[in-house]
Amino acid sequence: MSNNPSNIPRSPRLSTPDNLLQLCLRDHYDILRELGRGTYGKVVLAKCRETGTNIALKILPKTHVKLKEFQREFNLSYFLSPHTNIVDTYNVAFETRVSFVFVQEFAPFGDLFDLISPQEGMSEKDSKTVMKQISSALDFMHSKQLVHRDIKPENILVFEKDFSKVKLMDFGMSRKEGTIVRKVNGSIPYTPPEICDAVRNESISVSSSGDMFAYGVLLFCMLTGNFPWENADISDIYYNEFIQWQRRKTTKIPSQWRKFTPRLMRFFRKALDCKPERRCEVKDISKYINDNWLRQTKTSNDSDFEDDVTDSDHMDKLTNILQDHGIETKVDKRLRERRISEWLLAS
Ligand SMILES: Nc1ncnc2c1ncn2[C@@H]1O[C@H](COP(=O)(O)OP(=O)(O)OP(=O)(O)O)[C@@H](O)[C@H]1O
Repeated sequence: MSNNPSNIPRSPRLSTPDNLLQLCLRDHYDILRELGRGTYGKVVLAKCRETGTNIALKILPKTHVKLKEFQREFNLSYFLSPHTNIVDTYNVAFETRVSFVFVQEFAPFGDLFDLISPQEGMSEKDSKTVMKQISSALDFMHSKQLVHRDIKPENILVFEKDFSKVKLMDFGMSRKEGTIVRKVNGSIPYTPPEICDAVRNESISVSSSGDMFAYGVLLFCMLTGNFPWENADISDIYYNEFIQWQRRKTTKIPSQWRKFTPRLMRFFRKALDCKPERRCEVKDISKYINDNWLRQTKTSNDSDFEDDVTDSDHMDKLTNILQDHGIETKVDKRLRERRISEWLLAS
């Protein structure tokens, strides 16, 4: 870390994380607007006075982020930048009196979360376009023994309106495969069950299978505009329902998964396995990319909602028939209302 005692104006481009200059933000950048806020820091759109380009500044307050943590996030982001589907981080980092700052390319269409219509989701075509690119970015990370650990739509930036260019970002939680970390945060729908199960401060070994689970949940969110569950915990009725099907305890597919084809359900069964070691790999999505993912029309044939064994539960059959005729059951109505409030709370 170094100050600039001689008062000679210095370019932020001379400052790197190993040689951190103390600069005044407004001497070098025109701050245009705030792009987003995270748990600790914020990201702003700024114009660099020296080059005239619009860039994104990630600003992390020293009160919450240690120099070592800042350097780790910056170094990882910079190291991963060469991949087409990972946000470009420039070799520019500096400190102000109160914050650490680094510079990234600006994404004109913001993050993916804002582009997923609540309760509707995105089209199958757009979802496939996004999933292919994120799979490539994650496969690149995993091949370098790195685990992202925070896969969610808020961490995917959109550079083209038709989603032909999206990039993964936010490597603040990323760690080497096998690193032992302690559980500190609560769970969100993307958190894998093995981490939901851990108690606060419990030691956890970082694994790419955690990214696989979050990637599966991400796909569900993109295609439906809903979360599949609140927590991947057996006490969550939606997760419990799914896991009963996933473990083949029942052949009946839970209602919120019925818009997907058997082929896509095969992928979900592997991606969202409760045992991390049994999950498939992110790159396996390529085996499913040319299949239909969404059922074309509603069917009145109950067996279409089952795997391969006939379920003789008459109540379930009745529920399916009602759904086929567009009649919402009480359970479904409650489920839908709950999903809506969850989605609103999250946005
Ligand atoms: N390069 C960028 N271009 C456009 N918008 C951006 C860019 N970087 C970040 N954002 C916006 O700012 C938000 C917060 O960014 P980011 O996730 O990096 O912050 P964070 O403090 O690490 O958040 P978290 O608490 O999720 O770790 C993003 O969700 C996105 O909407």
